[in-house]
Parts: sequence; C-alpha cells; structure tokens
Amino acid sequence: METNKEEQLEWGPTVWSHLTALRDRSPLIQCITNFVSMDLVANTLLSAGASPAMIHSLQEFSDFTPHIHALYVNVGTLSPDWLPSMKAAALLANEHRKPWVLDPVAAGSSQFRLNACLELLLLKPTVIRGNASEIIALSQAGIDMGPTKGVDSCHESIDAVEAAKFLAEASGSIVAVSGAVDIICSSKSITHGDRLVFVHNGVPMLQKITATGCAVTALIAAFVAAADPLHAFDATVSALSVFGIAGEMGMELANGPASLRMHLIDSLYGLDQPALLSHINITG
Ligand SMILES: Nc1ncnc2c1ncn2[C@@H]1O[C@H](COP(=O)(O)OP(=O)(O)O)[C@@H](O)[C@H]1O
Ligand SMILES: Cc1ncsc1CCOP(=O)(O)O
Ligand SMILES: [Mg+2]
Repeated sequence: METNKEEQLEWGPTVWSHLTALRDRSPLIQCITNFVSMDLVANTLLSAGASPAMIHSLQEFSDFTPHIHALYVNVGTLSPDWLPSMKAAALLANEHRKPWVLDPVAAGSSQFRLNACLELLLLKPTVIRGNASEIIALSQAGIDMGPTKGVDSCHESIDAVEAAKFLAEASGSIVAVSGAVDIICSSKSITHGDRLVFVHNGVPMLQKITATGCAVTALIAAFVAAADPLHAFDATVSALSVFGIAGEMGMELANGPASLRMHLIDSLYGLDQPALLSHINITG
C-alpha cells in the first residue's frame, strides 16, 4: 500500500501525542481477561507505560473499580460465573464515567458466547475491537451463526467494513476490526461522528502469537484512558498503529513467533518519535 505523505504528516503528531500522554499519565487499567492472554496483556500494557491490574473478583469491585482509568473486558475463556463480574465491572465503569473496552473473542463460536457479548454490548463499551469474524458475528446476531475458526478469523478485515459500520451504528461504540488492515469506524449518531480510518501497520506473524489481539485491545483501553474522552476515536487509531509499528520493528529482529513476542514488547517500550514517524501508515 502506497503511503500518502500528507495523511502521515497529519496522523504522525496525533499518534505520537497519544503515546506520550499514555507514558506521562500511566493509566490504571483493570483487566478482566482470559487465562491465555493475561501475561501478554499485562506485559504489553507495562511496556507501553500503563499500569495493568488483573482484578476480576466481584467482591473487590466496589473498592477498586472507582479508582481505575479504564476497564478492559475480554470473553476469551468465558464461563457462566465470569459473566456477572464482567457486567458488574462495566456498570461500575459507566457509573464512574470511566471508558471500557470489549474484546468479543470467538463471539460466533457458540450461542452462549454470542449472547454474553450481546448482553455486554447493551452496557455500551466505549470501543469494541475484534477480528473480522467476531465483528461479522456480532453484526449478524440473530440472523446466522456463520462459519467459525474459534478465536481466529476466517474472514479478511476488509470484508468486515459494512459489519463494522452496522455495529457502530447499532451499539453507539467505536468499532475496530483488526487484520492485515485495521479498520476503525464510528457512526454519526455518537460524539465521534461518522468516521472510517484504515491502519496499515503490523506484520502477518502477529497472528502466530497467541493473544496479540487481546493485547492490542488492552492497549486501546490504555490509549483511551490517557486521552480526552472526545478523542477516543483517535486514541483507538493510535493504539492500533503503535502496536502494528512495534510488530514491524520487532519483526526486523525476530526469527519466529517466540522471538517476535519478545521483540514486540521491547519495541513498544523503546518506540521513539523518529521511528514512529517513519513507520506510520494510516489512511482515510
Ligand atoms: N495479515 C496481517 N498483517 C499485518 N498485521 C496483522 C495481520 N493480521 C493481524 N495483524 C495484526 O495482529 C494483531 C492482532 O490482530 P488479529 O490477529 O486480527 O486479532 P485476533 O488475535 O483477535 O484474531 C493486530 O495488531 C493486527 O493489526
Ligand atoms: C487461544 C485462546 N482460547 C481462548 S482465548 C484464547 C486467546 C485468544 O487470543 P487472540 O484473540 O488475541 O488471538
Ligand atoms: Mg481475538
């Protein structure tokens, strides 16, 4: 994809200022996430400059959740006893005007999971980030369960543009679809207006490390937490771009998925302004 210089000149300072705000503010992110992802999510947040806390017990929320800067909810290893915790935390986040972000892992894989995601959508996440199959499943809920490859996507992100637009309109949330191109959209009925942006950063090898999707959704929560609420859309775009750039830089040093995982975290930690500006690739 050819880079449009003017667009990058506009996005570069925006993305850098969001990353700087995150590093300066070090927001506290409550994570209710799946067992597979806990390590990568916590390390991604730490290397970006945020402060992660994996606190998912209902009994702790009234003390803890009012002090967070954002909540991250991920249904990856959902079981019936986790769902009330997720809903209670989302309600408290809303009550205390804290942003919250949903990762609907494998949303279309079972009716139980799909229904749980739909119940969570009713609690108005600030951002929903999924792969193409997850976003399509949510947008078609009640019509068709569709094909499934579990937590992995069996669709290209670009094939989910209409689904993302529909979901943004129906939910009032910012919707992000990850993949070869990350797509971020919001509907005219919400504060962020009618917007559609494409992030072309990232490397295919990120799909070969488990929980990179979970990690980038957590990073969105951190970027949104550090931003003015009116700039949540740009914060979401910035998080996806920064994660993708860290992946590209990590890939230059990696020999395969395991070493990419290490270099991804190191690159995120060390990302400086010149490297960010030379890698950024955002259109729309
Ligand atoms: N083909 C690809 N090329 C470049 N980056 C990709 C590709 N597929 C996924 N990514 C990146 O990998 C990360 C995880 O996305 P994805 O694999 O779609 O999520 P999930 O793990 O939830 O399925 C995102 O940052 C995304 O941009
Ligand atoms: C393998 C797996 N199984 C349940 S959750 C999970 C991790 C999914 O992570 P991601 O959605 O980032 O690929
Ligand atoms: Mg996922």
